[in-house]
Amino acid sequence: MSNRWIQPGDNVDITNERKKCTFDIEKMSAFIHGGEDKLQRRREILEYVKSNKSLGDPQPIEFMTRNERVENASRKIVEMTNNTDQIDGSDFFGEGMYYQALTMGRDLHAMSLHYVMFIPTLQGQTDDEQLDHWLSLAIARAIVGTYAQTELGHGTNLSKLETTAHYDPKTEEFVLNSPTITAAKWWPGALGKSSNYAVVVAQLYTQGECKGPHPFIVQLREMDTHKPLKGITLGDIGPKLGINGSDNGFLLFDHVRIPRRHMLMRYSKVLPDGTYIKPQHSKLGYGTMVFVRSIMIKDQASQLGAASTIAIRYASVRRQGEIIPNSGEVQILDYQTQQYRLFPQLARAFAFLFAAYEIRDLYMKVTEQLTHGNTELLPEIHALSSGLKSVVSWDTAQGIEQCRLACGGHGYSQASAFPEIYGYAVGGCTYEGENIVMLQQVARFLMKAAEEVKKGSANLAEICAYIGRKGEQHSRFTSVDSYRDEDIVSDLEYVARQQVFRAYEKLRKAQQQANSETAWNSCSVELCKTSRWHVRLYLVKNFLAKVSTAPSDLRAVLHDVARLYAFDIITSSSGNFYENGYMREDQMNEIREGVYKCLHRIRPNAVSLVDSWDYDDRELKSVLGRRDGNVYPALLEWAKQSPLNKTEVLPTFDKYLGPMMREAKSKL
Ligand SMILES: CCCCCCCCCCCCCCCCCC(=O)SCCNC(=O)CCNC(=O)[C@H](O)C(C)(C)COP(=O)(O)OP(=O)(O)OC[C@H]1O[C@@H](n2cnc3c(N)ncnc32)[C@H](O)[C@@H]1OP(=O)(O)O
Ligand SMILES: Cc1cc2nc3c(=O)[nH]c(=O)nc-3n(C[C@H](O)[C@H](O)[C@H](O)COP(=O)(O)OP(=O)(O)OC[C@H]3O[C@@H](n4cnc5c(N)ncnc54)[C@H](O)[C@@H]3O)c2cc1C
Repeated sequence: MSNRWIQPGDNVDITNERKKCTFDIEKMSAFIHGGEDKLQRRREILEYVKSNKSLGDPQPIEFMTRNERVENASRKIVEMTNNTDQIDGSDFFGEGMYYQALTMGRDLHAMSLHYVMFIPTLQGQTDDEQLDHWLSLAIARAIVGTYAQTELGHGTNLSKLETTAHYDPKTEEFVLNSPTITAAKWWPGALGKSSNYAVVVAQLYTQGECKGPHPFIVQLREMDTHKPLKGITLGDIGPKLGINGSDNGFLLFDHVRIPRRHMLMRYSKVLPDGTYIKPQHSKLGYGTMVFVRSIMIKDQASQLGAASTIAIRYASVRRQGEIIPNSGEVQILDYQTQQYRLFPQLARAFAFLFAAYEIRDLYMKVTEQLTHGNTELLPEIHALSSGLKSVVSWDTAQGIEQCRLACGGHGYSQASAFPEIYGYAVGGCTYEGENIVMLQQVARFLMKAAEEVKKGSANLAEICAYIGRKGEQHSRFTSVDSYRDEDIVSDLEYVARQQVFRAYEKLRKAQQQANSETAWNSCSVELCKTSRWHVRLYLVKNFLAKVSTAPSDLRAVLHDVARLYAFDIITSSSGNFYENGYMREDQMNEIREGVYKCLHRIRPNAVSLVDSWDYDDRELKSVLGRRDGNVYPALLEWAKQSPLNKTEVLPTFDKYLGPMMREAKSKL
């Protein structure tokens, strides 16, 4: 089988790995990316990005100052969006995200919020007339916008946002105001220096009543000078753990007037006389958050896939220590502990990517239904996107860190790309809803389902149908080789169901002794566990189902990866499976053996599996993970670019260390 990943001059060890591959990598790449046509488009986009020198970085961004990073990112995003004819603009999830990843890397920039939240909010929250006016301006890039919701004092609890929008029927205007310091908008991406417009979420007051948080479109800066408009104070919030090419910002309003029609009125409206028309569903205004939570799953999967690629490729070229004395140093990938550390991360990346496709499809279905005024699927997508977002971003962050540690000292260097990947991805645990908070949103959905089951209703959404099933009292398999996919699912369903009812009963008891909010708080750890099991079950089920749709010659290797994902979950929570004697110790031991078998079977294909994700060096931006495996000379080259090496002797030497040593020597 030909292998496009092998080229002359490559490291011998990585080449040998590639020669061992037992499946067709191109076919696997096509399966991973949704078909041969999609793969072909990726290659064309890559070719274009490589050919356009202006889309590149003049030096590794790790060596740039923050100001240089912001400037470099702004330059590239303008060039990138000058050339959007290179991609199919309607395929944001596929071509859009890939084009941006290749060009912008893991550094958000002046227009990330414009594309990820500002435009989607205009599309989702404006009425037809508003859409006509604003969308064309935003798409043409005549205005650049962000999404300003979070405040210094509140991000999670939206009902307590403090920015106010008082309607004045005399002038048919809203007056935006930040009555306190804690009302300052804080965090919005690209707000500090780049955006001149924002969707601002503020408490709407009309006819003397507060109607809760609503979105408004607000001009922040003068069009020509880019100076803040009167009554507006804004700026950058300073450096962060990651995404330092983005100017996340703060914003305060001092009685700023905007026209009535700057309230986004697709769902809620304020009439000229101040009459308020409420939306069909109270949370329709939260739609953009659902959109971002949905696309985040793919983004997170890509970050974990990249981390796994870097660590697995590096482990194939790094030789250290001997397994059999005097028989030569081995590739560190041969250590079982290394495989145990890395392969589950790759398995997770697959599970998350396949879930991302499902959530994309569900999101499109919900959007379609909403255009006909049907809100039926809203609770389901809210629960699924919130749950996936929480579990996936957490596991991704932990997984990236494992990959970094598995690369030893070189993993600590920014040359590895791990600090960038981690800094970027871990933000996902917080933005778009802090994970623990979002898990509790899922739990509300699950507790309602449990209540339905208790009431004897069989009318549960497919995603939580397992809660109503009776299920087996004991796990049935005898050996791991006879452990079928349906047994795995049924065992996970048992544990998830047990947890649902454990939390439900605890909550019911607590509610008899306290008000419902206090009762909820006293059960919230169990409720979060419930949500996690629900999501893990979904991920495993979806992964196994997806594998069964793979071309037959790819199924065996993918099945090993999917089983590793499931076995890893089961063995790391064995206690849950022993409860009520559901699983026996010998069965758990079989699954443990199953983990080792999967590691052993994946080992020869490990490098080819990560190659199948089709990351180009341009996207990975990692010296350790480079395709050719020639890590050591590349590390030396990378280090030479450090600004500290521009001169042989630093001026500070003559200021501090030099005089110190000279003085010390003169005294000897
Ligand atoms: C150039 C191309 C670029 C390409 C890039 C590609 C890469 C992309 C990667 C991503 C980059 C991202 C950049 C960063 C962006 C970050 C932006 C932000 O953080 S922005 C800031 C993000 N900020 C946050 O995420 C804030 C998080 N906080 C919240 O969302 C809310 O406050 C809350 C949900 C916690 C409670 O809300 P509250 O109003 O107090 O609610 P109550 O307690 O009164 O009632 C709960 C009831 O409501 C229901 N329900 C709730 N939501 C929804 C929904 N969406 N729908 C439906 N239902 C919903 C819920 O089920 C429950 O129902 P029930 O049980 O009663 O029947
Ligand atoms: C990188 C990044 C980019 C961002 N971009 C934007 C943006 O573009 N626009 C924007 O508007 N915002 C943005 N944000 C803000 C982000 O959406 C909020 O930080 C997030 O929603 C969490 O809110 P918080 O900061 O108020 O956290 P808090 O709610 O204060 O969380 C602190 C702790 O309190 C806990 N907690 C809070 N409430 C509860 C509860 N009810 N039950 C149990 N525990 C609770 C949390 O679990 C957490 O452990 C961004 C944030 C980051 C980190």
